[in-house]
Amino acid sequence: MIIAIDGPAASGKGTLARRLAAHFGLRHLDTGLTYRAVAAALLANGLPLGDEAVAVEIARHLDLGVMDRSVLSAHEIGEAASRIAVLPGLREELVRLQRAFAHIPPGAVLDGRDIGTVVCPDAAVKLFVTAAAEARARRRTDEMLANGTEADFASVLEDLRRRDERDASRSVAPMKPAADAHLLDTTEMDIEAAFQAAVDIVSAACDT
Ligand SMILES: Nc1ncnc2c1ncn2[C@@H]1O[C@H](COP(=O)(O)OP(=O)(O)O)[C@@H](O)[C@H]1O
Ligand SMILES: Nc1ccn([C@@H]2O[C@H](COP(=O)(O)OP(=O)(O)O)[C@@H](O)[C@H]2O)c(=O)n1
Repeated sequence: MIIAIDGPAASGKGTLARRLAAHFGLRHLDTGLTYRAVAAALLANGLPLGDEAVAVEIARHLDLGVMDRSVLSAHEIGEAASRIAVLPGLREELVRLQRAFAHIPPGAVLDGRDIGTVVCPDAAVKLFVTAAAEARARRRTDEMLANGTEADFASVLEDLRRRDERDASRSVAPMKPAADAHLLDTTEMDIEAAFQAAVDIVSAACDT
């Protein structure tokens, strides 16, 4: 079984994807990390973010098993990831890796921006997780402060809005709900409530 979870930055899709994977005995892939890993390699080597051939070459050697969110969570890496995510050739290469991961039995939960629309349009269940921009910025700010990173709510909010706008308006695989996605707005839900709502959606979809 494949569960596709998409949504804007800091909506809680990764938290839900991890918990759903544990609950249903599936593997989990945070596809945002694949874009972040390529962006981090470009930044670390002082390479231009617009060089598609280099980005594709880095993607070809990507090892999904060694991507570490604690290393890749840096704010500037997220920003750079969203800039390189407009490159069609890079997306093609990463989508190939993501699909291969998804189709290994017994299946997987993938979270990102284009899972339900492009990577796994055949997923058994699709969720599009949203929350008000202010709620998402609050969550991301609290997360950064808890990790010992400096964070200012107003600039986190501005950055999230800019990144969402870029992700939603790019011509290749823009962030958008699949036509058959279930929308889950978690603005007024804590993590537990959002998880229960997601389990209910998945269970209902699998019963039909
Ligand atoms: N429903 C929720 N209520 C409050 N905080 C949440 C909720 N869902 C996730 N979080 C917290 O918000 C932050 C971002 O969540 P995350 O799952 O990483 O989002 P995404 O994968 O969409 O970027 C994390 O610190 C997480 O613990
Ligand atoms: N399936 C995906 C996943 C991420 N991305 C890009 O990668 C960036 C970082 O994704 P992420 O999921 O790690 O970001 P957060 O929501 O965790 O902040 C996004 O802003 C997108 O530009 C994408 O284009 N497609």
